[in-house]
Amino acid sequence: MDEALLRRLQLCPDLPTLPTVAMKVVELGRDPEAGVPEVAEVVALDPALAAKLLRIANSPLYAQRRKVDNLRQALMLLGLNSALTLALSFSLVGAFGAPAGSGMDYRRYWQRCLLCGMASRVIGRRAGVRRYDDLFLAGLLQDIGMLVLDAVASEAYTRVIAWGMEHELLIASEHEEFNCDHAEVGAWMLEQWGMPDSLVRAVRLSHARTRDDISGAHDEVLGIACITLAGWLADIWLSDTDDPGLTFRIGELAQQLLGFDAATVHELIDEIGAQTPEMSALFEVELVDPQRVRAVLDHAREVLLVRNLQIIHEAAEARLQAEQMAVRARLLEERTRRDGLTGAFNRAYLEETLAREFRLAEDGGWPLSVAFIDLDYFKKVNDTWGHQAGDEVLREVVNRLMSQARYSDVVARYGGEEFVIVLPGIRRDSARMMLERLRADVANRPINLPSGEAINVTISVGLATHNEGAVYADAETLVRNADRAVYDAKRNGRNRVEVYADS
Ligand SMILES: Nc1nc2c(ncn2[C@@H]2O[C@H](COP(=O)(O)OP(=O)(O)OP(=O)(O)O)[C@@H](O)[C@H]2O)c(=O)[nH]1
Repeated sequence: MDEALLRRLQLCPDLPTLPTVAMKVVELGRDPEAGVPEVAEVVALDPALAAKLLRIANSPLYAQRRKVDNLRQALMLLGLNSALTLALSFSLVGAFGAPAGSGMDYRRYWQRCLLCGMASRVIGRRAGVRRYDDLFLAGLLQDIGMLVLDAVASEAYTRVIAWGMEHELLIASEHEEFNCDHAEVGAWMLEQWGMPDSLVRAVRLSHARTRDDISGAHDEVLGIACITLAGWLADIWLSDTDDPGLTFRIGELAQQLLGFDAATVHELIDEIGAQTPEMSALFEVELVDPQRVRAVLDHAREVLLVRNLQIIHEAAEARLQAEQMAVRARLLEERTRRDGLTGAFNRAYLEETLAREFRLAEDGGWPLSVAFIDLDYFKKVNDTWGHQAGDEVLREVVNRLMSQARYSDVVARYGGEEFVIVLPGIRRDSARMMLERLRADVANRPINLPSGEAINVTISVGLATHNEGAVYADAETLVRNADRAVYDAKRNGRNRVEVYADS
């Protein structure tokens, strides 16, 4: 803590002091020998306190099956530790009045403290904290530093509060004014009061934002995470208007600190809302306007559950759209490579592929076969059956070429009724066999036209292979030689495969 502030605190005559009963309760808490009779004796000094303990032991919050009608039974049923915690809480709430010149709203302050205490206990039980009842006091006292700062420097603290009671803002302006925040000051005050170390630590760390900010044993870390979240939840109940930003932030923090999902946070808010009337009566502090309970719950449901689903839905939509756009982009790119009529690759893509495969074959020293395919007497098909029938024949021939080719082979339309197949890494003999199969497939199966007629067509095929016997200068020469072999096929009677004969 800042040295100057510490000195000021040490010298301040007006620091909040513990009420007598509270001091005795703290002492009892430290005494391992203290049992029910000793605690009952202290509590009995304050009849109002005794009545409250009896009432709480019979309240649904501590759900007992039996009716409890004397203080000793109440202490036993609550458990000594919880009873001490509650006794302390009862004697503290409202015990410190506003100093002269204070600008702080003390009623609101205690409302928030009580809500924090309740929320800490509710969250702690849900999170599986073993002694979750103890969290009530830690939650209740987490902002005690605000009272201390207000007592020691009312004027400055009034300036701080003028910025607003919204907690994040408050912490930031405290740092500006005092070089520390009320969590540190509160922890110091609790130390002076002789409160247990665990409580001091919980208050000191109550402004943690993630689990990593909190160190300690598992149960302690869990407890502090609950108290931290409780502070935020208390604000939901106190703000006059529904702030979706705050509710959303709570959802995020609950996830980060305790791994709670939106539905769990909503249930917690519901549970806190249900407990407020009982707590208001016990502590004689009106916590929340009953009408507001419904409104807060409805708002939380909308933000945490409905909007959460909406966001998940929107994210899924966005992902789907991105995927669809990527698919569309791929399709468009593919389309720029394809021939519109037949679906074979177009001439531009063929040139590109030939140049690339020729280079790769050069580098790798493997064969590159190229087949040139020309439909026989195609003019006659057009003349006899019409241009549309001719188109259909071209499409069907390409289908057959593609179904015979392998995935790595490129079937392209060279122009008109001429096609080229690039066969990377395929030796001449294998290429010839494959082309022979292809030729037979076209020749042996008539092509059915949509009109119902069937046409017999044949193809003439020329093959040239680079890096096998012959080595060609470039891809153009390779294609030209395959084309020359087609001439041979035509000359030799069509419906044939001819291999370019090297001189
Ligand atoms: N239906 C249709 N016909 C086309 C297309 N492109 C070119 N052709 C026709 O294909 C025919 C090619 O005829 P030719 O070059 O004389 O050769 P052929 O009749 O196949 O005779 P050979 O090659 O000697 O067996 C022409 O009639 C062109 O009009 C096209 O996209 N669709």
